Formats: sequence, structure tokens, C-alpha cells
Amino acid sequence: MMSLTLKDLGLKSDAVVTGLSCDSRHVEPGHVFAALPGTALDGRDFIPQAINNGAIAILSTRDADTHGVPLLASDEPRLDYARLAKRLYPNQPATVIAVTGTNGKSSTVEFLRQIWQSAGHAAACFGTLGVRSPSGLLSMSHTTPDALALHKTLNDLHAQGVTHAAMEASSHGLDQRRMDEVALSAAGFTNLTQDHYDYHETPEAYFDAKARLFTDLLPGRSPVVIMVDDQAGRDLFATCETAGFYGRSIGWAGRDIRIAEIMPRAASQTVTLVIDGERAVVELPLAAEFQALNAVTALGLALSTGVPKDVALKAMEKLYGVAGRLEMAGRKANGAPVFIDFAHTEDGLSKLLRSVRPHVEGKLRIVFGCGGDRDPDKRAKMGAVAARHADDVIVTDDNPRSEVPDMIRAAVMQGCPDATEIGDRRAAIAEGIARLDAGDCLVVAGKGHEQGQIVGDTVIPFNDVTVVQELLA
Ligand SMILES: CC(=O)N[C@H]1[C@@H](OP(=O)(O)OP(=O)(O)OC[C@H]2O[C@@H](n3ccc(=O)[nH]c3=O)[C@H](O)[C@@H]2O)O[C@H](CO)[C@@H](O)[C@@H]1O[C@H](C)C(=O)N[C@@H](C)C(=O)N[C@H](CCC(=O)O)C(=O)O
Ligand SMILES: Nc1ncnc2c1ncn2[C@@H]1O[C@H](COP(=O)(O)OP(=O)(O)OP(=O)(O)O)[C@@H](O)[C@H]1O
Ligand SMILES: N[C@H](CCC[C@H](N)C(=O)O)C(=O)O
Ligand SMILES: [Mg+2]
Repeated sequence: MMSLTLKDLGLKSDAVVTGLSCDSRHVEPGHVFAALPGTALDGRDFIPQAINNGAIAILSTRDADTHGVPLLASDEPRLDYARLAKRLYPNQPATVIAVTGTNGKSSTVEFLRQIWQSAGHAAACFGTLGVRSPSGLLSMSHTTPDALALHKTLNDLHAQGVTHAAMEASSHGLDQRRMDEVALSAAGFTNLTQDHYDYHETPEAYFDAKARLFTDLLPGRSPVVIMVDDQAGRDLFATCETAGFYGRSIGWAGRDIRIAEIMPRAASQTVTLVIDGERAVVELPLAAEFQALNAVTALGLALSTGVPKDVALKAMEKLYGVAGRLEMAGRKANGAPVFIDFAHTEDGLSKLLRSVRPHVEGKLRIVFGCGGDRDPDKRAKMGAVAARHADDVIVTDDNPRSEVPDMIRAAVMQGCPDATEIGDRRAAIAEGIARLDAGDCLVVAGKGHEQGQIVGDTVIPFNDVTVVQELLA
């Protein structure tokens, strides 16, 4: 951490700043406490507690009552919190890119990390699964960490010698200005479908939060890579071209990287691309069209950050997927496979089931649920998509958090009234496996890599892959 005094921050004191926190419970002697108005609570109410814990200055709105402790007055406390985090942890890898979109961010940043690595760069990626760098995997609490954790992470990666980092930009993170002070070299967009309407309230506000990455955070004339197969992507691409970014339009409808054909194989696919007018055929060692889309987004970002085309294409033929994304957990004695996936939106579930369907001779079965304290409007829609694309649906629990699980399941069941309802997730998976005949396939969706079931404030250890393997043993 850089050493700073309050004088460096414009206050009349030589006191040394020992750290920064936006949570009074984490304040230690010598910290600056950022008292931020939040979505549920107001950080300004915790100023006395922060002072008790040793805060020597408060960063907050001009009207905050700081009980005599020096105030760093701000019109935009979240932005100034990010700025102070950056001052304390000023270094970052030379190339940092961000990927946003409803689905596919985690897979895209991981694929890009692998391509960079094949090109000889010291590369890292971070997001929902944690931070993956040459020194291993570290877990993280958010998809886009809060500004302090973010700048600490970037500073650590720089100290490790990482030169290239790819990060996930969530709509919450963008809206809460968590990444406003990151110096970005490029940005990518995967797709936009329904999620998080509980937080953003309207589809337009959700789009605007995602678009901030391009319109507010990315320096002018930077490269952008945008999947233009949906309307949001086309709108964003037009905005970026008008703003003078160096845009690559990609996807089935892409101009710069066009997907000409995808031929699914048993556990891989042959992807024919037209890159700047030239054909290229890639044997992608991953199943599911959505993974091909994510790999193509990673390809666009690799080219935009200087990886030669032949090196990037060769690297695509060795890509391996993120844990919990169409991961084969095992097979029943009769040969029927069980896959784990992280689909937690209507579009994700639809793409998942449609990708798996051609590989199933018998019945396609699914076990899934919806998270509590998350967009309630997606529940029945996910139920309906499951009923439409699967032959057999079991509705179960997925992180009920503060909600009553029966109510969440009831909302899902409105979309799939013929489904079986089994709240206990292990029992639901066991029933799904029991129903598997030879030629069938079971998909357990929604939790992917997650290691726990969040009930109230408690995290009960639970991992779909482990549970499936225990039940199959
Ligand atoms: C809705 C949301 O995003 N909330 C995040 C936000 O909290 P907030 O500002 O709403 O906090 P609040 O509870 O209203 O409290 C206001 C302030 O008082 C402070 N406080 C509170 C209590 C106390 O005793 N003392 C204290 O100082 C809090 O630290 C906060 O600064 O800022 C906090 C600090 O950075 C985050 O931890 C918190 O994430 C919550 C836990 C969360 O669940 N977030 C999820 C929805 C999220 O961010 N998800 C995205 C996307 C997921 C995806 O689709 O991939 C992500 O990037 O992970
Ligand atoms: N390009 C895509 N289009 C639609 N669905 C996708 C796509 N990529 C992945 N999915 C589906 O969404 C699930 C989550 O994928 P991934 O974890 O990469 O998304 P994410 O954007 O990182 O999600 P989160 O918002 O939770 O961080 C996958 O398991 C799959 O079912
Ligand atoms: N990052 C997403 C993942 C949701 C996964 C699902 N298991 C749930 O809890 O809803 C979110 O926090 O909305
Ligand atoms: Mg993610």
C-alpha cells in the first residue's frame, strides 16, 4: 500500500492513513472510513461505530455528521472512494480489459486469459470464480469486486509480474462505480437479456448500466469487441462507432468476425469463421454453441490486444472451460450423463437446453431453481423455458437467501405447472438421477461452480458436482 497522510488528502493533519474501508465493521485504527449511502442501509449511520473503531477521517457527502472527525467532503462519494483506493493501490497490469453482458462473462475472460497465456503473456482473469493468475486461484466475494478490493487485486497482479488481466464488469459494479478508476485498454460485450430487474428496475436502466463501460469508462479510440446478434449489441456498436472507438463487430451477424457455421461434434464443435474477410476453421474442444460465442468474443479481444491471428486461432483449439459451465459430473451405470451448468437466466437456460438436446437420444431432464433476493420476474419465465425445452423438470432450491424457499419455487412452478417440486436440492438431484434411463441426460442448472447453498445469512457447504458424484458412487 502507498503511504499517505491526511495532509496528502488536503486535510490539516500529519496522521498516517493505515487503510480504507467502506464498512464500519472492518475499520481499524488509522483508517479512512467511506460512509456511502447504499441500497439497503446508509453508511453515514455507521460513522460513530467507525470512529469507535479508530477512523481518523470520513469520506462522505458534504452534509455528513462526522462528530468532529475530519471530513473529506464529496459530491460523489462512491467515485472518490474508488479514487482513494487507486491512490493507495496505484499499480495495475499494463493491459486490463473488461467484459460485460448478461451471460458469458466468466467464460469469456477465462478463454481470453488462456489465449494470452498461449501468446506468451503473464495473464490473469477475475470475476465470479475469483482471481486466476500464474500463482493460482483466489476466491473473491463479487463478480466485480468493490473498488478497494479491485485496486488491491490489480496492484497484487502487477506485483506478481502479470501484464494482461481480463475482468468481469457486472451491472451492479458499473452502477456502483466500483471500476471507475481502472485504466482500461479495451472492452467486450457478450449479450443482453433479462436479469437483475430487481436492482435496475427497467430494461433500459440495466442496459445503461452495462453501456457505462463503453460510454463513461473506456478511453476514447480504444478497441471494443461487441457481439451484435441481439438488439442491445447492435445499439451499443452503433454508439461506439459514433463515439470513435475502434469497433469489432462479431457474431453470426458480425462484420469483423462472422460465425459462418458451427458443426456440433460429440464433445466439441467445428467453428467456421470469416475474420476480416478471410475464412478460418477452428476445432473448438468444447461443446455448446454458447461456448463458441464466448470463445469468439475472447478471440476478438485477443486480436484487439495485439495477439497475432494465427497464435490466437491455435490457442482456441486448446481451450478448456470454466468449472460448472456444462461440466460433465459423471455417468450413471447405464451410461446416462449428468451435466452441471450455471444457467441462471431465461436466455442461459434456453441456450443450455437447446445446446444439449441434439446429443440426447432419450429424455432431456433438468433440475434447477432460482435464487432468492434476485430478480423475481425471471422465475416463471425460467420455468416456462425449462418446460418448453426439457422433457422432465424438477424444481428445487437455489440460494433462497432471505426469502421463503416455498414461495420462490411456487413462482418458478407457475411457468412449468407439470414439473415435480422437491425443495431439498440433494433429494431433487437424487430423484433426477433415479429417473435417468439409458440414452437420457440430466442437467443440474443454476449453481455451477458454487460451493454453498445460502439460506438466510448462513452458507451451507454444497456443490452440485460433488453431490452428483456422491450420488452416482
Ligand atoms: C445490492 C448491492 O450490490 N450491494 C452492494 C453494496 O452494498 P450497499 O451499498 O447496497 O450496502 P448497504 O447494505 O445498503 O449499506 C450501505 C453502506 O453501509 C455500510 N455498512 C453497513 C452495515 C454496517 O454495520 N456498517 C457499515 O458501514 C456498508 O458497507 C455500505 O457501504 O456495496 C457493498 C460493498 O461493496 C456490497 O458488498 C454489496 O453487495 C451485496 C452483498 C450483493 O449481494 N451484491 C450483489 C447483488 C452483486 O453486487 N452482484 C454483482 C453481479 C452478480 C452477477 O450477476 O454476476 C457482482 O458484481 O457480484
Ligand atoms: N454467450 C452466452 N449466451 C447465453 N447464455 C450463455 C452464454 N454463455 C454462457 N451462458 C449460460 O450462462 C451461464 C453462465 O455463464 P457465465 O458464468 O460465463 O456467465 P456470466 O456472465 O459470468 O454470469 P454472472 O453474471 O453470474 O457473472 C452458463 O452456464 C450458460 O448456461
Ligand atoms: N452472479 C449471479 C449468480 C446467480 C446464481 C444463482 N445460484 C443465484 O443464487 O441466483 C447473481 O448473484 O445473481
Ligand atoms: Mg460471471
